[in-house]
Amino acid sequence: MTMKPETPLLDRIRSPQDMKRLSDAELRRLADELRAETIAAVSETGGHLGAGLGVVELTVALHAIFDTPRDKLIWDVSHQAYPHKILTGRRDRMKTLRQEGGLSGFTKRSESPYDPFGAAHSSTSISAALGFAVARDLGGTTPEGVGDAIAVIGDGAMSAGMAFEAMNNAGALGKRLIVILNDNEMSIAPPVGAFSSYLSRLYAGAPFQEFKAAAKGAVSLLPGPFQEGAKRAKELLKSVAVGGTLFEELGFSYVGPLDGHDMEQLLPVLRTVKARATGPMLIHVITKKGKGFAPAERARDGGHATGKFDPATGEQKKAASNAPSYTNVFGETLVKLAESDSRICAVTAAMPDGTGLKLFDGRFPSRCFDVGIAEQHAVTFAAGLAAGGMRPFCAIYSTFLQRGYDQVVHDVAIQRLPVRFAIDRAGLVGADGATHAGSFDTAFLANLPGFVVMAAADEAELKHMVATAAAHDDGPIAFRYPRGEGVGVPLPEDGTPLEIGKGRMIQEGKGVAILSFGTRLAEVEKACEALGARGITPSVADARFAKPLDRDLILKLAAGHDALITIEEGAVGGFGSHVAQLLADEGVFDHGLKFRSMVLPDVFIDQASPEAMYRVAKLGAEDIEAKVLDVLGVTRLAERKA
Ligand SMILES: Cc1ncc(C[n+]2csc(CCOP(=O)(O)OP(=O)(O)O)c2C)c(N)n1
Ligand SMILES: CC(=O)[C@@H](O)[C@H](O)COP(=O)(O)O
Ligand SMILES: [Mg+2]
Repeated sequence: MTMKPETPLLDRIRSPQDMKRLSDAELRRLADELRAETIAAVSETGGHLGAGLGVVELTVALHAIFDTPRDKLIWDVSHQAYPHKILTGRRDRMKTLRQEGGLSGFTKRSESPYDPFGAAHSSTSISAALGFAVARDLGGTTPEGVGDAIAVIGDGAMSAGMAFEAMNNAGALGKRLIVILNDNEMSIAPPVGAFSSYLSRLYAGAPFQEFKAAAKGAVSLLPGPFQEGAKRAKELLKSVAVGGTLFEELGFSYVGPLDGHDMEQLLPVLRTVKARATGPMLIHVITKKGKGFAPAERARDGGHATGKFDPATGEQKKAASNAPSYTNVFGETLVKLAESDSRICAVTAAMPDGTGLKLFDGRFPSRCFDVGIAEQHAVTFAAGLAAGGMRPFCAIYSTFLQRGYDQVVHDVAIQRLPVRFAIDRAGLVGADGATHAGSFDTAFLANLPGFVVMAAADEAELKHMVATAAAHDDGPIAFRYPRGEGVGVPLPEDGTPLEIGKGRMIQEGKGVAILSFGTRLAEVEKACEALGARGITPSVADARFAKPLDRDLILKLAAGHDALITIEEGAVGGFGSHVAQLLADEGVFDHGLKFRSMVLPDVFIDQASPEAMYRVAKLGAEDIEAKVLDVLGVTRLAERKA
């Protein structure tokens, strides 16, 4: 007799409401199916895998017990929210994840009522959850109502200042608020810092077995978990807590540590918390990043992020690369410079791999500092290093540097301290979308007095800029470069320091001049080839510096051409705006110069392939060609003739 295969439980879940009818055993089975579904989905799209696999059981338990979307479930960073998306009505769209027009790789308010708060930068969840809790108590509401506020935050994210600011506030306000600390003892890289060690000690001090027994006791003691008296429930939770934790000192009730993959612990504890919690409560859950997928569990980063892969083997389907990545060129150049300069040191905020500083750390561990997810501290720490006579390189993605902006202004720029900012992921980044686009750094740095701001046009230029920054002791200096591979130009053995504030001519032409800042230069060159076929030969220059501007070069281009076009991969207010200001100040416009500035459009561009994003931004070769034709009046002439 053949057994009829069981219908997958997941097929019955259209929304978390459908989970309310499942038994605990069925919820366990659902978690297994959800894990398999997550792996299958990400194998086809790529994306953040490891963190989601680590919270599969937690996701099921939270949705089974809490009343989302009335209860506000807020995932910190939200790179772990893929299982949550599958359970909240988006299962059939998982194949569109991180693609143009598809699901975001993060939670997004406009995507679903189950995403009450968008994220992608870390450590915001407790603040946002506290905001919901206070709004609820003040009578605020949303279309779904406002019930509990639950923040799920990782151990890496919890170490950031903002998380502590929120706990400080929450502990004092005393509102009912649930924080789940998802401790997988991993950030993207292995976790760092004294707080991380503290969490490990908490975990070591209270083995799961004790908790398991207590949690089981909770189930058998309570016919329905909601029958328990408030005092009794509180005692239960207290009795299994380690006691005297930092969290308790901050005014939170602490429960844990729990095995976050064991539904027998998660379900009764969450039920009791849901039924009885009064003030702020922290539930410490231990999980494993990449849980249940051996290749992810084995990986150094717990399978944090991946391209498409073979779900059977975990083997990644990678495109062949032609040129070194900008990140590697930066890392290798810095190592080389540091070999002959013992004052060079490096700071990363939890991104040693992403910024290329892993290489530096391998070679000079005593001069490399991973400060954890703490961009504000990273910047001021680098300022202190500079004040103390070192030559610090603070390597931060453009988007994350936003978090340290006051420190850039107040601690670095005003004191004219020679911190070198290596700004990776400058410009559009593709699948991570708007939250990770490096759009604003030129605008927010080039307006600071005394700052030098450079953008590399290609990987060889980047080498020169790293050398320029190393040699520049006169004040702060930044160089920006994009995500991904260089353009394949030959690389010099060593970088040569550039003259500060001097650009370079690429091609002499006539009629129109194109002044490029950064890697759009390659597209400018393509556009010029197409324009050449029409008999139009623009002059082309690489500005290299947004600050200080190469006045001589710009004024010469303005004087020698009918039109000047600037182009950059950044928002308005950056390089082009500074050029426009110079031209206006010098009265150049009074003499009839036509001026156009090509910048990122005034919208947040959602996830898509980089090529598609450039199409939206109108910063590709065809757009440059069209701009030239337009400014020269060729397009309008053709339109009139037609
Ligand atoms: C402000 C900020 N800095 C850096 C990052 C990059 N980043 C994304 S996830 C992550 C690690 C987070 O670790 P943890 O909170 O423990 O979550 P896990 O991935 O381990 O589940 C980092 C550093 C970010 N998203 N936001
Ligand atoms: C979630 C997060 O912030 C990081 O994982 C980010 O997605 C990394 O981006 P890169 O892939 O460009 O390093
Ligand atoms: Mg972690």
